[in-house]
Amino acid sequence: MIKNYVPLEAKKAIKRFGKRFFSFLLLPYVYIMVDEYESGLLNEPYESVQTYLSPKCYALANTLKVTKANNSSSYTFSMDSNQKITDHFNGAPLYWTFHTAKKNSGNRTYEDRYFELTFCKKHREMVSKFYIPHVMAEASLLAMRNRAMRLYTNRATDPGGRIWSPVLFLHPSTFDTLAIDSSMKTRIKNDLMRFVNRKEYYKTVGRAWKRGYLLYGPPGTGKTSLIAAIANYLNFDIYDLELRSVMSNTKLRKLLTSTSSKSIIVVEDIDCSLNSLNRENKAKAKAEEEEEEEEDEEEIEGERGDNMSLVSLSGVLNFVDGLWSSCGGERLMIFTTNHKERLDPALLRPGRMDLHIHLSYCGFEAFKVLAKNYVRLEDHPLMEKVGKALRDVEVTPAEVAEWFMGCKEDPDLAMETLLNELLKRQGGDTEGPQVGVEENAAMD
Ligand SMILES: Nc1ncnc2c1ncn2[C@@H]1O[C@H](COP(=O)(O)OP(=O)(O)OP(=O)(O)O)[C@@H](O)[C@H]1O
Repeated sequence: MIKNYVPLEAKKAIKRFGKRFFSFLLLPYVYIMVDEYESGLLNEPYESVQTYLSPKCYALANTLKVTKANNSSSYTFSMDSNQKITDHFNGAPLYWTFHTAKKNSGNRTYEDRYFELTFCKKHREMVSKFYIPHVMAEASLLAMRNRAMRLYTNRATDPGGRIWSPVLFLHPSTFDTLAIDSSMKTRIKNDLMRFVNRKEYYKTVGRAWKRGYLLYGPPGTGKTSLIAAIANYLNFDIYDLELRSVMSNTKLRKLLTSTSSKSIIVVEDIDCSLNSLNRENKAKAKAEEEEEEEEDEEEIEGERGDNMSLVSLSGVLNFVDGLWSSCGGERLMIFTTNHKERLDPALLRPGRMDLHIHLSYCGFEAFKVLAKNYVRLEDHPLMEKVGKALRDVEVTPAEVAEWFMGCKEDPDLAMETLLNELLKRQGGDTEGPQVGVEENAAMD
């Protein structure tokens, strides 16, 4: 009867359903959840899975979301909620589903996002030994190819309850546009390359794969521009750590341990942050600390109730180094200050700040880089006079850049304006321009 009356397509569908139903009963499945956040910290495997699935989503999913970072050459596709795609590896089907769920924390509602991987029990070993490492390796290759860098900050309260708020990082500064001495550029670039290529070395000596830079010098000499140039050179994300918004050691530890590998953690104007922190209302800090202690069981004795201070910053960094050394990713920590002499030796020691980079007033070489970038000038009859004046006058690259911006359509006028400004200032402080890189004898 069935053969005679049921159409061929329906028969096929029934057969398919029957096969699936029985295989479901006889071959139980394993489910792996990959959450976006784990105890408030960004879960790195989530990002890797998202990257890995992006090209597959485009080919396989029915409903897609598309995003494109301005500095990325490619589009990123992601599945909509409850969509499922099937991946194949070593002949085994692996099912990925994307889920979202609304959750409440206190009086805040946020969206919980996670991927679910489903596979047949018999592939359990193959998945853990080969498939997961394959996903991670593919994801890091894809990420390197299409990477849109991000700038994270802890300044504003994140609507999603995240401790770091991300935005796209689009700073145009590069080592080519930086107006600093060329020998200094080479020295920094070499140091960075040596650092990123030394994974095995850091592992062998049992230290966190981390390097610390201190950038110091007057305002407007390029400290922020250098950080952006380093991020663009290494293709690293930036975590802009605003210490004034961190009211307890527990919070600071959480922030630092939730940074991802291949990142730069920046603490700008460290002397100002720490001074004003020490003046903060202690009661406020203590109240927040107590609130967090209820949530966070892993508090360390001896640090309770401390307001943030220079010493506790150093202590927290020591603690975090221990965790970083076991998780293996590379991190660069950059501190900036206009007053190096005000910093505590506990922060300046090697291992904490391995390279001290002095950015100072505009020298002739730096000036030529600015002239080339801002008014397309490689040579000019006034160049020599400007060079001479720069030896006697303290002027920051930021000021030179401003003067050039004021007359960028007319290079002759730009040079005249600049020379006039320099001559006006002559006769003041006559200390010449200096720049320098000082190795803090850490990992050599
Ligand atoms: N060395 C430099 N090379 C190229 N541009 C520079 C340099 N220094 C300053 N500038 C220009 O001046 C502006 C301000 O510089 P930047 O913010 O990097 O200085 P800073 O030393 O970080 O200052 P602050 O200490 O006030 O934060 C930048 O937008 C950049 O255009």
